[in-house]
Amino acid sequence: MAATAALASTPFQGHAMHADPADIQIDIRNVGKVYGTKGQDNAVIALDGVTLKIRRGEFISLLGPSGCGKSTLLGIVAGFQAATSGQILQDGRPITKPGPSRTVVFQDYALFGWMTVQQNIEFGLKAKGMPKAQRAEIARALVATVHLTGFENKYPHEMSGGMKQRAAIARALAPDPDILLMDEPFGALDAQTRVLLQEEIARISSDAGKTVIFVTHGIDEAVFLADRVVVMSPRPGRVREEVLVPLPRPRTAEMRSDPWFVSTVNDLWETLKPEWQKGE
Ligand SMILES: Nc1ncnc2c1ncn2[C@@H]1O[C@H](COP(=O)(O)OP(=O)(O)OP(=O)(O)O)[C@@H](O)[C@H]1O
Repeated sequence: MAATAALASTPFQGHAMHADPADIQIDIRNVGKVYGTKGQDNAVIALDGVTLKIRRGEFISLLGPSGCGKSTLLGIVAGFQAATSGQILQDGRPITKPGPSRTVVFQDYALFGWMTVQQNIEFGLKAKGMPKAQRAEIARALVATVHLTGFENKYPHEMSGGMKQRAAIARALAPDPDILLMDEPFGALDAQTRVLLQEEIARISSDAGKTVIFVTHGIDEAVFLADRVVVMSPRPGRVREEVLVPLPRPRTAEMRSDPWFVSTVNDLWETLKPEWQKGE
């Protein structure tokens, strides 16, 4: 039987529902989002009844066709925008605004161009009033984690896309968030850099024990990284299917040729191809 067919039959909340409720870090409850005025011609129903429970330390890949509401959902988890209906709880409390326990990595790096790598990483810590020596120590450790040692004093325009994204990841990790939200972070990178950074984010997030929501169009990227791939339907976005990924950690390059990996990626592609074609 096709791998995803077998796994897709797992109820999408089943994985987390069997977890101790105290283990649920992000509880997305029947979330809907309408842009514009409901009922008006210009209204866009971006999300409709999204329900998802995410465990502490879980790596979720959010996969779906363009426009299905992935970034919208991530933005609501971040606290950048409000849901039109439903709610999202973090450790039992409603998310109403951005906070340092949830940081975001964007596709376009969003680094401050006038600051060096070190200054970018220290920015949030400085804003919190952390003493200079302490924030320099944290930045030094994070620069090493993302393999940018020696580039601390470079400005974003002096670095490649991959290096900028490493710096952006270090900056997002600096406040020691519980949750890392990544919105197609490797979308602008060449294929080789992308593969390298996939391996690194898998290592970094699991070493640091972060809960991650990773938005992507890339099926192989989604499967390679995740504990669970959440597949969304075309707009209005809903959770359509989930795939539990049984590959052990650390994730290594050889796993990409594992028969389960190959057949799961193929099955997901077969499932999603008609929607991708429509969205072209
Ligand atoms: N501020 C906004 N005002 C009106 N419509 C919006 C706004 N932001 C997003 N939308 C619409 O909501 C829908 C969902 O958008 P969203 O960016 O969340 O999807 P996505 O799955 O992340 O897309 P992509 O993969 O292309 O980035 C789309 O139809 C989009 O055009």
